Amino acid sequence: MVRYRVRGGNALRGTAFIQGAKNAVLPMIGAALLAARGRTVLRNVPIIEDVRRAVELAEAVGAKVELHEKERTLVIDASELTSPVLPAQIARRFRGSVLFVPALLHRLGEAVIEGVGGCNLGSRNLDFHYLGYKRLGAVVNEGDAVIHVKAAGFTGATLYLDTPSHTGTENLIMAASLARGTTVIENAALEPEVLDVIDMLTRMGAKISGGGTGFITVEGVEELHAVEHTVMPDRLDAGVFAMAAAITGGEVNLVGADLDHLGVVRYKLEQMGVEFADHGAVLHVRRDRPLRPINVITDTYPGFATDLQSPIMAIACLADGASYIHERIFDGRFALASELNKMGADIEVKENSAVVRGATPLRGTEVTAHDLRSGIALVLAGLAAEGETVIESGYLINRGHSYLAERMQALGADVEQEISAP
Ligand SMILES: CC(=O)N[C@H]1[C@@H](OP(=O)(O)OP(=O)(O)OC[C@H]2O[C@@H](n3ccc(=O)[nH]c3=O)[C@H](O)[C@@H]2O)O[C@H](CO)[C@@H](O)[C@@H]1O
Ligand SMILES: C=C(OP(=O)(O)O)C(=O)O
Repeated sequence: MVRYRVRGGNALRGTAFIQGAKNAVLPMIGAALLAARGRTVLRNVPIIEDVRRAVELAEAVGAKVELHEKERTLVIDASELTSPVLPAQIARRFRGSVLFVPALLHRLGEAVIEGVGGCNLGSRNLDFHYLGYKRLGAVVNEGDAVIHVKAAGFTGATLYLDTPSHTGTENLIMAASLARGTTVIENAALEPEVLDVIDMLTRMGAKISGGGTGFITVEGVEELHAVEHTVMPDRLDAGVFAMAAAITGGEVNLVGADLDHLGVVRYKLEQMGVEFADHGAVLHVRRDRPLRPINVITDTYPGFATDLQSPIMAIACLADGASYIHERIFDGRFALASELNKMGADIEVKENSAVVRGATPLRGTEVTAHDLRSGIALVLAGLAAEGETVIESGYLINRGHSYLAERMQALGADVEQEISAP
């Protein structure tokens, strides 16, 4: 059992190092399994629980994987994949397990999906993935518990996504990369992580054009080869550390953060009173004035990232006036509200909208992380609360943030991670 203990009141100051992106490294591990020869080297790998699960899953299908934690480097040898089964006990613990399917289909001709996990945010459908595989020539059998996909080689086709799914786009690009002929994917995702994955696949020998336009063309090739690739910085980790400065009225330097990757999040924080100064690869963030309330509508990139909706809700509690938050990506992403209300917030949720009436002082208490981002939002709330906030389960936070307590402590925060027997 992992829990975080946060004692509030310190304004954060100093330098934080932004980790590599969770949502880029997971598809890259899936992509590494497409290479039948050689070893893939991934650098700037975040040391998070999702990466540990991805390593276990890659080993379960037969890859040889070394995770060098100190060097933040993964070495993956996928020359012999032996099993098409994504076992439930690993696959159900993280969303990224779905990104192993294209490699299993190309390398073994089938994938047996015993489960797919990820944050519990309401409906998290995979129909665009399965429809895409079918249009490329696969047969999909959706049983009650297990999904079998079989493909004796893919043939290029025109595919579209009803909405620009992040992992859906990555999976269909990977499936199309080794298909016979040309595939066109319409309404593809624009997220920077998708572009980083395209960059890696391109260096592996894939022929992909149109990344970042929403309209991607993939010319299938015969084989992909192992490469070395450095994972891009995690814009969500950067957003969280910027918000930690914002909620405590602090001033931090974020090494490796890319202001452009924050999209609309940057402008919303500026409206709240946060200042950003871009010094090349170091982003300076400070807040030295009262917080103003905000209206947020989540959207796909470059809109306001849904994964930063929970953290900004925590800040909104301290803004003077009513903030309005509308969640458009997931239909169940407001579990945080009742936890913040336990800390003294005044948040009302109606369907996919929330009104946060501030400013309400926050008090530390025992609260529950219902998912990764509500967990980190509670850490932020704890940094600004009076007294001690205890957050369980810390595992969910560790799914996406590496060395959180250490990095927060380096900024002067009183944050500890406790591990105890369950
Ligand atoms: C590992 C990873 O990269 N996770 C990210 C990814 O999740 P993920 O790729 O799962 O998110 P999607 O973009 O696919 O899902 C967004 C919405 O589209 C719907 N949908 C999606 C696919 C599909 O086949 N059918 C369907 O209806 C989902 O139910 C959801 O409501 O993007 C999310 C949205 O930015 C982020 O919150 C997650 O951090
Ligand atoms: C929703 C998230 O992750 P996942 O898709 O891995 O569940 C997240 O990172 O906030």
